[in-house]
Amino acid sequence: MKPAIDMRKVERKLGDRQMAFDFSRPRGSITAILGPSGSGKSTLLNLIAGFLAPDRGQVLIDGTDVSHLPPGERGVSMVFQDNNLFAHLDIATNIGLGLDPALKLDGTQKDRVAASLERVGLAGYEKRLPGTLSGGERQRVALARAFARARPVLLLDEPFDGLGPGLAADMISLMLEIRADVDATVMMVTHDPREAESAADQVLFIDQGRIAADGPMSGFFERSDLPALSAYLRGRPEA
Ligand SMILES: Nc1ncnc2c1ncn2[C@@H]1O[C@H](COP(=O)(O)OP(=O)(O)OP(=O)(O)O)[C@@H](O)[C@H]1O
Repeated sequence: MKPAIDMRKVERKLGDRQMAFDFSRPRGSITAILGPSGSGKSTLLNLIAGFLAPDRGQVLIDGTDVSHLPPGERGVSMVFQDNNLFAHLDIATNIGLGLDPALKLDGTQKDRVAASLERVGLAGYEKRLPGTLSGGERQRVALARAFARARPVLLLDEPFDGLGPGLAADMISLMLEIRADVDATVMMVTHDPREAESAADQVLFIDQGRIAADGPMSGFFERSDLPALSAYLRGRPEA
């Protein structure tokens, strides 16, 4: 079977940081992306989503080279750290735009908007503006939008940050449910080892713009052969 995500010798320079990614992921897998601040985790997601173009190499999704396609045509949903809701549009419209940019929603799509809000515990919030919600509630709206779109690839950039442990665990369960519904392939950036272990089956550890480790989640934090991982877990840059 073709990999769901296939990054073939992708290179991209940002500022003076040269980044290089080469890996693939099977459909239905959940990968935690770990690594120090500034190592290139968000850049990796942006390259898959199409918000950044590679200088070299190819990005394949389900076997199709999408390197030159805009984000909306890649079959990818991304939830950002700052959840990027439109401040002047109500919650239902923000989610509806994810389903149809022209907002001509049919009955089924409207039901999906309402159902996704219910799933994240925000039933009845349809007419509220983002500014009237707490940070955690806005984050849940962003998740609801990604869930409602049900795209085959779901990219999450620290999506559960600031939700508190209970709610973050609820949102992880929800993410696992959604993934099972559509057999989605998930890649999530997180700084929380427990979150990574509870959600992911695989890991990519990024260090200085490169993949320092690519393997199963299970046992990853016990590895002693990766100096960059030890430094990361101690919370200090590598000497
Ligand atoms: N537009 C840009 N111009 C120049 N440099 C950039 C740009 N965007 C990112 N960088 C640099 O590229 C590197 C990787 O950034 P990236 O946001 O991918 O890191 P990250 O691992 O997601 O970090 P964090 O955990 O802090 O969010 C950083 O050194 C950053 O300063």
